[in-house]
Formats: sequence, C-alpha cells, structure tokens
Amino acid sequence: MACGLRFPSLSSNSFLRFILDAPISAWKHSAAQPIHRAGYLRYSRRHASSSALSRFDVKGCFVATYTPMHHNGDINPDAVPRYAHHLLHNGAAGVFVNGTAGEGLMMTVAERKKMAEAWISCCKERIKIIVHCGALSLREAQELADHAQQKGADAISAVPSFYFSPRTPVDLVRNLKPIAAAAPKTPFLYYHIPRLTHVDIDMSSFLKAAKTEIPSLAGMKYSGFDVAGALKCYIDHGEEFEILWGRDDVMLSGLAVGFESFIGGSYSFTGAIAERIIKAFEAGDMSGALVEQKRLKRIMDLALGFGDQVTTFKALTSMVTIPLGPTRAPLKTFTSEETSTLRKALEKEGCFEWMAKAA
Ligand SMILES: CC(=O)N[C@@H]([C@@H](O)[C@H](O)[C@H](O)CO)[C@@H](O)CC(=O)C(=O)O
Repeated sequence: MACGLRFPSLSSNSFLRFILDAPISAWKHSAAQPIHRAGYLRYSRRHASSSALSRFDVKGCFVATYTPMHHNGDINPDAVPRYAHHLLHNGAAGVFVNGTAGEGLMMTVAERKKMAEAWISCCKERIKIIVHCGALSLREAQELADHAQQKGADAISAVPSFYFSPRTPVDLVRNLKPIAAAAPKTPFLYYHIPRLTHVDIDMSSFLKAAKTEIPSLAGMKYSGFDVAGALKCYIDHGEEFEILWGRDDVMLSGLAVGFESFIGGSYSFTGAIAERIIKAFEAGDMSGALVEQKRLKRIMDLALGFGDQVTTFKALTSMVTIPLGPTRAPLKTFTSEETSTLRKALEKEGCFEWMAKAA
C-alpha cells in the first residue's frame, strides 16, 4: 500500500485498534492519494491487485439517483441530462440507476430499460453507471441484466428474491448466480439492503461462498444499517472485492476505517458536502470533516422529519437540481404546501448554503 502513514494489514484486527488509537494528528499523514480527473473526485488508498477488484475499482461517491417523472407519473428520461449535469458538477464518481431511490422495483421492465439507456447515453465515459436489475421474477432480472450489458453499463447490481427468500449464503449464491450469468462480461455487485428486502445474511460469509461460483462478482453495495457487518466484509474481503459504503449519515466512519467508495440516496443534494468531507479527511482535517458530516446528517434528519426517505429526498433533490416530479404509490408525493414547509425548515438552518458547491 503506497502511503505516508503505514496501515497494518487490513485482515488483522490491529487495523481497527490502530484506527481507534491513532491521534488526530496522525491523519495529517493520511495515505489517501487524491486523483482529480474530468471534474470529479476519485482517490485511492489501495492498489487494485486482485482480478475481482480490477473489474470495478472506482473510488468516490456514487449517487443513488431518483427517477424523473412527469406529473401524471410517467417516467421522463429526457430530464436525465439536466439532472446528471448537477451531479457531475458536485463531484459524483458514478450513479446507481433504478435502485431504491429510483423506484426501480415499482417500474415496468420497459421503463427500467428506458431509464438505464438514458443514463448510459448521457454519462458513459464520464462517470461510472451501475444499473440495478433486481426483480422478483428471475427472468425479468436476467432480461434487465442482459440489456444493461448490451447497452454498456459499467456494472450491474441486484437485490435478492424477497418473497421466497434465501436464508443462507449458499441460497443467496443460487439466487444471484443466474442474474450475474445473464451479463457475464459486466461486473456484478450484490445489493445488500436488509431493512427493505428482509434478507439479512452475513455478507462476509456470502462473499466467501460466492467468489468461486459467480465469476463476474466484483463486490457489493452495503446498505445495511449494521456498520460492524460492513466493516467485517471490508476487513475479510476488502483487498479482493469492492465494498461500497451505503450509509450517507455516517460516511466519515466509513472513511476512517478505510472505505474508499460510497453510495447513497442523499448524495443528489449532499454531493458537495460529501466531497468536502473526503477532501478534509484527505488533508487530515478531521474537525473540518466532522463539521461537514454533521451538516449532512442534519439535512437528512430534517428531511426525514417530513416523511419517508424516497419522498422527502426526491422532493429535496428537486429543490436543488431540476424538478423530478412525483413518486409512485404506495410512496407519498408531497403537495406544494408540504414542499414549501420542508423548504422553509431547510432554509431556516442554512442548509441550502451547505449544499451549494463553493465557486
Ligand atoms: C431509502 C434510501 O434512499 N436509502 C438510501 C441510503 O443511502 C440511505 O440514505 C442511507 O442508508 C442512510 O444512511 C439508499 O439505500 C438508496 C440507494 O442506495 C438506492 O437507491 O438504491
């Protein structure tokens, strides 16, 4: 590992102790190596050595995008380039399309294909595009995976079957293998989000079971609330697989323990804050990073006081990017009065200034 400050082996528990014991001043010699390219922030503290990592090894912040919709609820793929413009401006390293935030599981296969095409044609070669292909029907998931590969997605991802659910790591491998096999040349990232799928299998054991069975496996999007489980995956498999840290509200904890890629539903509007967190951390300015992290969390908490995460975050994204339209039932769509109440609450605490990118 090329670094000014030596990190003990990631596979050792002493790494954790090192993190917890290190004086703040130690971070001034952080191993992070910033790489600024084409207007978005990428950085790496680790060399991609294994074949799995080299399949998908981009660092930085991935935005779980919202799906632009017309007032009548039809998807609006034509709005993608204008939305993407904001995300690129705020430093996104990539996008995660048709996931939770994107209401992918509430869309038809045809709609999901259109949205994937819109993001790929707009952003290919500029940022990385991960297309979520998970569906209750395995055939549909395979169709979406094949389509994403044909259109040139950089990676695909899938939630597990959540009706007849896998219960063991081996069950989960059996569930995912045919989906990954439908796009064999495209890196596959498992989408772990147990609070919504209720499939809560130990992810380190899953990676161990999957690595010989799913040749295109590149890692996972870890959106569980169990941060210790994410860390275990990273310690056990971080040198081999990409584990994307899925907790926006505690992004700094992920950075502190060595994570280098982040993914979340708030980065559509907190992208500039996230970029400042990473930059402050890289510079060894932990108190600056913490100020920014608290701002990010405050914005999320304020918004969540008004409703579910997709509804509130989509409304907030519409305030700072472009109008993205309604959400689909059973999610709620804000009335204009509710939107205005949310806006006022955010204005009162200066959140829009925090979310703006410095010139
Ligand atoms: C419901 C929702 O939007 N959850 C967020 C999280 O990033 C969430 O903001 C995070 O867990 C809070 O720390 C993501 O899981 C969304 C996401 O990654 C996706 O759209 O697939």
